[in-house]
Amino acid sequence: MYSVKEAFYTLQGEGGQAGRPAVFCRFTGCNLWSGREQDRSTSICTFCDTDFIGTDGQNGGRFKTADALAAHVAAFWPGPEGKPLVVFTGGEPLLQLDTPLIDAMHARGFMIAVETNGTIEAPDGIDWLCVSPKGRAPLKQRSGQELKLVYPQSDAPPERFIDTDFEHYYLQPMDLSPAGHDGSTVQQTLAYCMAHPRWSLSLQTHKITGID
Ligand SMILES: C[S@@+](CC[C@H](N)C(=O)[O-])C[C@H]1O[C@@H](n2cnc3c(N)ncnc32)[C@H](O)[C@@H]1O
Ligand SMILES: Nc1nc2[nH]cc(C(=O)O)c2c(=O)[nH]1
Ligand code: SF4
Ligand SMILES: [Mg+2]
Repeated sequence: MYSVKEAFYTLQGEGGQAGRPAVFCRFTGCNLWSGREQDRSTSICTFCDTDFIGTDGQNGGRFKTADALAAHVAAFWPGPEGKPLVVFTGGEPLLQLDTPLIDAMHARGFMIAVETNGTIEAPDGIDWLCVSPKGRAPLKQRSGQELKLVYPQSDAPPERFIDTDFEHYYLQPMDLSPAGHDGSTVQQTLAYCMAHPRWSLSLQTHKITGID
C-alpha cells in the first residue's frame, strides 16, 4: 500500500533539472518531522516548507499496488512529446518507494527522479537522485546525481559533505517563511558559493513563478 498526499504536473523548480516539466508524486509521512506545527521546533528537521500529512491533497490517495500508482502518475503526463519525468518526493519518499514501483514507472517510459533527506539508502534504478541532508541526521546515502543542501543549517555546514560522491553540489537558500520567520538567506548562500566554488546556487524557482 502506498500513501500519496498529492500528485500534479508542473515544472521541477529546484536543482540540476530546474525548469523541466515533470509529474510530482508527494508521498505521505516523514522520518524527521511529524508534520505537526507543535512538533516543529523539537524535530530533527525544523524548516520544512511542505504539508505531507494525509492523503487529502490534489489527486492524493491510497494505492494498493505499484501498477495502480504508476498508472495514476502516468495519466498526468500530457502526451507523447519528450521523455516523461516523475519526481517522487514527500515527506520522505524512500519510506515508500520500492523496486516494484520503480519498475512500473520505467515500464511506462518514465525517467525517475527522487528528492530524499539521505537518511535511508536508496534502492537501485533511480535515474536522478537528489540528496538533501538535514541537521544532525546521519547521512546514509552518500552518492547520487546531486547533493542539494539547504543553507544555512548550524548542524549541517557544507564542509561536512565534501567527502561524498555526487555529480553536482548545490546550496539552496533556506526559505524561512514556513517556520514563521522573515528575512532572506539568498545573499548568504550566493556569498558562500562564490567563496567555495565547488558549490552552485539552487533557487526554488517555482516559488518565484508562483506555480506548485
Ligand atoms: C519537502 S522536501 C521532501 C523530500 C525529502 N524529505 C527531503 O528533505 O529532501 C523537498 C526539498 O525541499 C527542500 N526544502 C524543504 N524546506 C525548505 C525550505 N524551508 N527552504 C528551502 N528548501 C527547503 C528540501 O531540502 C528538499 O530538497
Ligand atoms: N515545482 C516544484 N519543484 C520542486 N522540487 C522539489 C520539490 C519538493 O517539494 O520536493 C518541489 C515542489 O514542491 N514544487
Ligand atoms: S526531511 Fe524533507 S519532508 Fe521531512 S521535514 Fe525535512 S524537508 Fe520536510
Ligand atoms: Mg516543495
